Amino acid sequence: QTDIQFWHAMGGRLGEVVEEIATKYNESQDTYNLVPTYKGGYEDTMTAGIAAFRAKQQPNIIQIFDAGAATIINAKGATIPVADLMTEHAGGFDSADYIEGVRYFYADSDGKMIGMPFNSSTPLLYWNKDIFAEVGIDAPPATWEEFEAMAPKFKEAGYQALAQSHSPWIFAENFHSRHNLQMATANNGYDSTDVEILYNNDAMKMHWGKVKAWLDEGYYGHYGREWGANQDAFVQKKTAMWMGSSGSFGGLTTSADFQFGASYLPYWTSVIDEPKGTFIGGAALFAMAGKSDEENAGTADFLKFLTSPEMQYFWHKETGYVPITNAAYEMAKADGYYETTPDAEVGILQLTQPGAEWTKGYRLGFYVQIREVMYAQFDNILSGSSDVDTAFDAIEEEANALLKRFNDSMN
Ligand SMILES: O=P(O)(O)OC[C@H](O)CO
Repeated sequence: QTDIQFWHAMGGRLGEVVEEIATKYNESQDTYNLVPTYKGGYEDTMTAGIAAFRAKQQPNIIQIFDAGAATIINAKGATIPVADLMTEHAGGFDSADYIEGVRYFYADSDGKMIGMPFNSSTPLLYWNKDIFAEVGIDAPPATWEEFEAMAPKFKEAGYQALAQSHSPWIFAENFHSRHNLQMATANNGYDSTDVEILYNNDAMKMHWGKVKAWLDEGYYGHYGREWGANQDAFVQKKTAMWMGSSGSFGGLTTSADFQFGASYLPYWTSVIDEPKGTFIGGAALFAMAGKSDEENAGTADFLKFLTSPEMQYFWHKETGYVPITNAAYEMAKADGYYETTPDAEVGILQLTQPGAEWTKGYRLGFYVQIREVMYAQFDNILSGSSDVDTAFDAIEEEANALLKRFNDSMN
């Protein structure tokens, strides 16, 4: 058997499901042996992959998250585009098989898919139906204006209204997509690495001024930047709503001892009348270069297995990540999954809401570091050590310096 090394960033319940998929694959054939290895979070996995590539110790497959897409797609010679790999070793590849949102995010400027979408997500608003019933509200807010009107009721009943994980992803990138706002020059970075950030705009600053006001009023819970700490506040019923990934849906069904629902990302009617879809989140799998034909054939064989409708439907049901192929989505519908579990469809419905000029995604180098800049400045806003204008001036300056450095490294 030929070993195929697969480095991933799926911890907890997600990691268990990856192991189950590996077992199913290994039992389905006896030519290849898939070896999944958890390398820590998304940032750790990406760092480990870069170091391994430099040392010529790279795995066959590596999972890279949305924020790292520009880095790996621009890293010449680091990967084999999956479109080429599958054409050579797996009998062909048709990007039209994939849902529209994922086709563009991990493709090069000519539309060729470089990464294989795997765990595709979108931010959702989760709501505790028991707390909503207790305070006499029957539906989650569709807009931030509605949120502001209902927030005092939760406070009166002793709850925070909202906590939220991953501010850059939800309250910066997807804020722009949902409101159809441009987030960077050069077509959100798709047309060139010579690009500047456009986060320093009135809508974004208005929103962050509101978040700070909600915090001060006791409507918004801020449990630091840790994903889990904010999700835990929801599970522990401190907060009536939590914004996180559709990929948390499966985990919540086991950890929450209350009825919860999933809903669309709220939007400001003061910014847009008809909200747009969100960017695809999560990560893709990249086939690393420098491997033998035999191993590449194994990588292609596993990716074919993984993207089969059956495996995608299994992954979707177990985790909440959206089905990435049209066939898997159709299979879920035909199976009646969304009739028994309608909230499980909210993620893919949000992703397939009408697109517009600025909803396709972004391609920005050193974006992982730009997110770090945002985390720091958002903390400054929430702690009161910076006002919103000062924080966004700093984000603009530091992000543009990083983007310039990335562009210089390309030329
Ligand atoms: O938690 P995930 O996997 O849905 O990913 C969320 C973001 O896209 C990560 O950058």
